Amino acid sequence: MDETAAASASASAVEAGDGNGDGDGSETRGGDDADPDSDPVVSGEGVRKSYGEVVALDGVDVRVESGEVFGLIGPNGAGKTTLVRALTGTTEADGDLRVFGAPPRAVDSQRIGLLPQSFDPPERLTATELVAYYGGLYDAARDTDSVLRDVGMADDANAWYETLSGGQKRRTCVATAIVNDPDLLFLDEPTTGIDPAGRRALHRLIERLAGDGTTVFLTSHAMDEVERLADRVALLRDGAVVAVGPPAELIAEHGGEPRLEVVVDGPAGDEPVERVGGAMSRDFAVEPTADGLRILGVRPESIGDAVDALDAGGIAFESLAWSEPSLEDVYLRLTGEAYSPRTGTGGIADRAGEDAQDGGDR
Ligand SMILES: Nc1ncnc2c1ncn2[C@@H]1O[C@H](COP(=O)(O)OP(=O)(O)OP(=O)(O)O)[C@@H](O)[C@H]1O
Repeated sequence: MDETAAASASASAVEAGDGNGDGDGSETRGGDDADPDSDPVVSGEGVRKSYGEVVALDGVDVRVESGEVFGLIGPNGAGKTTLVRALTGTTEADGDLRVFGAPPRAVDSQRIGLLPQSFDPPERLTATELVAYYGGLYDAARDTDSVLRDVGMADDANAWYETLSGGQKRRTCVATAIVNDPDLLFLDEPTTGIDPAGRRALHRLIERLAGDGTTVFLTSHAMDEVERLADRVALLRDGAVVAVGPPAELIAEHGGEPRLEVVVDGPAGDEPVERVGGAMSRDFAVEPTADGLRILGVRPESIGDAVDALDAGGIAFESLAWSEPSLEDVYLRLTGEAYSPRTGTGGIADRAGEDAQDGGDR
């Protein structure tokens, strides 16, 4: 069954159930006002799922509070979509899964919005017809035009789905996920294929929905997007959560050092790295990049020392760019995809390795 059919099947299965799913509709909305002792909107304990020999989820624990934007990140094949499918009842999984306190398939579908990762709606429908069709699945749906305006599709509302660009198709699919004004919205890679302006518009929409109290469960490979939007982030690796927390905390714990990126005027490689490493008077580490090198541990006040080391090492450079660590660094470190510095005195390589190892306990 493809994702579209699965999503519809889930909606049908839910509608065929008792409809109240133990959720009494009294959950509070709004992250700031959320009571930390109240029941989570989403909870999973020891969630496991295998496809034959492939273990997609290997004992995942997850908890999402009312009004949160919860980000789920991880490499291809880590299990993100499988977790979304388990929590939306579009696939069976072992473990204790609860959404609004009920098993996923018993939750009132009116309360859940789902944008699956792959979504192939009928092509010979206009965007308006498609959103109206999905709206028709619910007792109370939003006005189609206003939903299409929300996703920036008002101007192309009467174009056939098959004639839309990839980004316009994705926006239309987002519209189908919010047409029921859900309390809990699952967005599985919502901005894939959407251009920068469209991404920004979608970010603003997610922020607005969250501001109005919608709980959002977001998976994405765009780390800037997750860092901006998510109140908390979980990093999934090989079917297990290896780190979870607010982006700022994860960055502080795992993001590494602020760094100076140096584009060298001449060949990159080990030689400039070794020359700079040898000229260091401070506890900086140096690692190679495609077009130069990166000096780790450089704070704004010590940029001058780093430049002195470049000069002392005889390195001519085209540009310097200083940056703080980001969620992308957390991702690269905890998935083991970060560069390891080869020279320098800071011992960053060891610390990165420890982080990646320790991550399994968090
Ligand atoms: N229907 C399926 N049948 C067999 N194996 C599957 C199926 N769905 C997922 N898998 C496998 O389960 C593992 C987790 O896949 P999943 O799609 O959940 O990962 P993901 O983190 O969402 O990846 P991506 O970032 O590429 O979307 C992968 O090894 C994948 O090949």
